[in-house]
Amino acid sequence: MTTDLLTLSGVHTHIGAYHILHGVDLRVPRGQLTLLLGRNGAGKTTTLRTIMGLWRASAGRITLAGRDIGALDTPRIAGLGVAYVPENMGIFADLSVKENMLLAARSAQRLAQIDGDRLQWIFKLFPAVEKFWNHPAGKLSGGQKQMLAVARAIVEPRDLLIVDEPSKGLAPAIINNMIEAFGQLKASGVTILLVEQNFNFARRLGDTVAVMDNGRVVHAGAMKDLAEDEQLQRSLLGLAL
Ligand SMILES: Nc1ncnc2c1ncn2[C@@H]1O[C@H](COP(=O)(O)OP(=O)(O)OP(=O)(O)O)[C@@H](O)[C@H]1O
Repeated sequence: MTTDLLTLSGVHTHIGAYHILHGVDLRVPRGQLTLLLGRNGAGKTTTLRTIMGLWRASAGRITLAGRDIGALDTPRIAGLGVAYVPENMGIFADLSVKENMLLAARSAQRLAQIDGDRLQWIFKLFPAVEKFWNHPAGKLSGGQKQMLAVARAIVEPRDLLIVDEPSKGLAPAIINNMIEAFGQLKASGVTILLVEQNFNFARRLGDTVAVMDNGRVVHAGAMKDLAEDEQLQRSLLGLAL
């Protein structure tokens, strides 16, 4: 039986005067890769930000490994082993790739303090990180920046990796690298939650899928079932396909 690492039940989020999430129910099974899909403006990014405590849920419950995290602030949530890569990736363009990695390792002030085996593993997953180690991160291509952003998120061991639109703006060859890397990350035991617009990317990666519309999850199940049902895809994702 799979257990859920992360759950949201009846989560509402208001941003100022706007009521954005209208009772989100979401389950992220441990050890699986879960995709959060949906049209533009459906509430996917708001859901991720609410999980991370960047927006406060106005109602509902969020649990991580059975513990209620709804009242915790973002550093506490990160401290429980959750890494979040936002859509803008949070990279420091003027700093080198190496400095970006060092800053991401909370305890490391010097390279020697980053776990060497882990770094070699990250270099294998994302060769561009090693290749451009001493280059300014701002000079990397879009795909290389995305790889660096994920590499930063896993510089220390994590239980849950949350990434907002990892395929955005990437060329097909880079998307294949990304799929390979996420597959290996999952195999290493990390639970992954991705927001995606690109259904072809999503279907190749996802074990589980949740589709949002209008601030709610309107469909949840196995990715395989959605991938095989074109009519359901059309009705849930419409023109996003
Ligand atoms: N800071 C904000 N202030 C007001 N409204 C916001 C804010 N952020 C998001 N919204 C609104 O909340 C709704 C959900 O936005 P959200 O970014 O969560 O959607 P999304 O599913 O991630 O869409 P996209 O794929 O376009 O990023 C949208 O209608 C958006 O305009």
